[in-house]
Amino acid sequence: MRTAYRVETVRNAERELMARLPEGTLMRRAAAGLAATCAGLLRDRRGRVSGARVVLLVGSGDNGGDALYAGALLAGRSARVSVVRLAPARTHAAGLAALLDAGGRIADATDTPADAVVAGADLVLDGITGIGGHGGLRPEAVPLVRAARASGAVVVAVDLPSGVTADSGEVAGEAVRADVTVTFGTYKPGLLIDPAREHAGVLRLVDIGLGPLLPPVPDLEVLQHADVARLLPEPAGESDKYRRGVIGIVAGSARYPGAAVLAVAGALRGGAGAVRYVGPGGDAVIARFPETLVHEGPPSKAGRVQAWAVGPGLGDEPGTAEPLASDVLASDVPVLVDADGLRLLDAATVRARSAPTLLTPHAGEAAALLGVPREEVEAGRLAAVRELASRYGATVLLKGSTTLIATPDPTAPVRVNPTGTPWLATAGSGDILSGLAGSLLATGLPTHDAAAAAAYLHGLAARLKSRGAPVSALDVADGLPAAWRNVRGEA
Ligand SMILES: NC(=O)C1=CN([C@@H]2O[C@H](COP(=O)(O)OP(=O)(O)OC[C@H]3O[C@@H](n4cnc5c(N)ncnc54)[C@H](OP(=O)(O)O)[C@@H]3O)[C@@H](O)[C@H]2O)[C@@H](O)CC1
Ligand SMILES: Nc1ncnc2c1ncn2[C@@H]1O[C@H](COP(=O)(O)OP(=O)(O)O)[C@@H](O)[C@H]1O
Ligand SMILES: [K+]
Repeated sequence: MRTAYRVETVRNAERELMARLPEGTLMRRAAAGLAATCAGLLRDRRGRVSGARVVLLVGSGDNGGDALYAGALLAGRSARVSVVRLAPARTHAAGLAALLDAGGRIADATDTPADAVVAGADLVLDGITGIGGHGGLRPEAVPLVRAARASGAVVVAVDLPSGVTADSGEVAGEAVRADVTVTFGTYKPGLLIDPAREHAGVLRLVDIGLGPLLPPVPDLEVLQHADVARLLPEPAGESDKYRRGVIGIVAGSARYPGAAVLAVAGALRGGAGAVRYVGPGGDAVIARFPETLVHEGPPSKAGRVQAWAVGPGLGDEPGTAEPLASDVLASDVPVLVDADGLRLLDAATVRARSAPTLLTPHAGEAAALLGVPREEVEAGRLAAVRELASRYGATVLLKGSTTLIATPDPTAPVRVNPTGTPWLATAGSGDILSGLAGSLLATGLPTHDAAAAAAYLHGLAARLKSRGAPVSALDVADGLPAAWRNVRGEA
């Protein structure tokens, strides 16, 4: 499992660790890891470090100090290192002295155009701000950062791409776009959540000894194969279809019969022993998946299920989606609500339920539930998913470029799905996810585990099927068994 901690926690742990170590130890550790990564990148690019041209962009804090010490180590290996100081009077003094001692030189951009400063660089190191930064890049840094990007040099961010918000992944204004980010001690939320994540490029974590001083519960967690493998249900010898769990799907309409087929397609690959379908799409469902148990409704009369998934393709005709969602929400089993089921969803009804609820909005649906513009959700995904979970007393899976999962417990970590791919942005792929997550719920997984495992398998299935080419929603469903095997380490 990968974990991320917010700045205040990182600073507390750093303070405690620093008090136990000789002064400067942490920065030396950070700089050594940073220099090693840069040396590797330079060797990849030109075969050797010696003679490589490295430009350091250095701000007024310790982030600049890291860059300067790493620059000194590279200069010690005969790289040609120059430093551009963004606040000359406030530059890390000991770091600058170390760089100059090792043969580096000052190349401030005051009289030189930004593109001339970075011209010919093999690598630009962004040490403008790290965890102490606030707001986007300041105006004096913007031309340098743009020129670095345009120069063709490898851009390496120190700890975080400067200009992104470490705690949330928000980007207020301009920010560095790095090829690689070398971060210290632990990941920070901003490195894992869009839009900031997009700015970070490939992530490298340098161990500076912080681990034992970080609290056991992180702010974010990112499941890996082994974590998901532990969650996946497996039928036991004495299992029958009912013991494996029955999922009820309420989806589709005369206008969108395909949504019923897609949600059932996901549900059939999610581990439940049987899929019941309730709604007007029964004929289409049976034509494609004859193994489905089909009912005309209402859901409460369709027979026992261990979980419901309601919403995909129910349509927006007044009086259609809402009564179906209400009927399902009145049940005493876990319920997943998606798409049209989310419209007019009443927080008090969800909060009053005796069984858990999982909401799976995309940014537009989340925005409607929160009463804010969609852009606000996309810019601040972490705040949005936490707020929804708290308001509805439900687990919320917020879909999109970064899929996040929050529970109503504000002290519990938010989960970030690492397997997504933009190829998933295809009509109907969310319906597959609903069926899949509902099916995992029916097998008895807690809501946040069902949500996390479903998002993980869904993204992985899309990747395995896509391999760089477009995929359809049904392709994603077809890829689920392979994703499942892949997670469990089977061929
Ligand atoms: N602590 C440790 O043990 C270790 C810390 N380590 C390293 O230290 C970093 C944290 O260093 P830090 O606390 O000095 O803050 P830092 O990120 O350099 O930025 C703050 C400075 O920038 C300025 N500034 C703010 N916003 C700005 C903006 N938008 N645009 C431009 N300038 C802006 C702000 O000044 P202001 O002008 O706001 O007064 C202030 O001077 C951390 O990320 C890691 O790299 C590692 O060595 C491991 C051990
Ligand atoms: N840019 C993206 N990167 C990764 N995944 C994405 C992106 N855009 C959408 N997705 C994923 O694709 C799926 C789309 O679901 P949804 O928005 O409900 O679409 P639909 O209603 O057409 O089924 C979700 O799993 C979402 O996380
Ligand atoms: K930085």
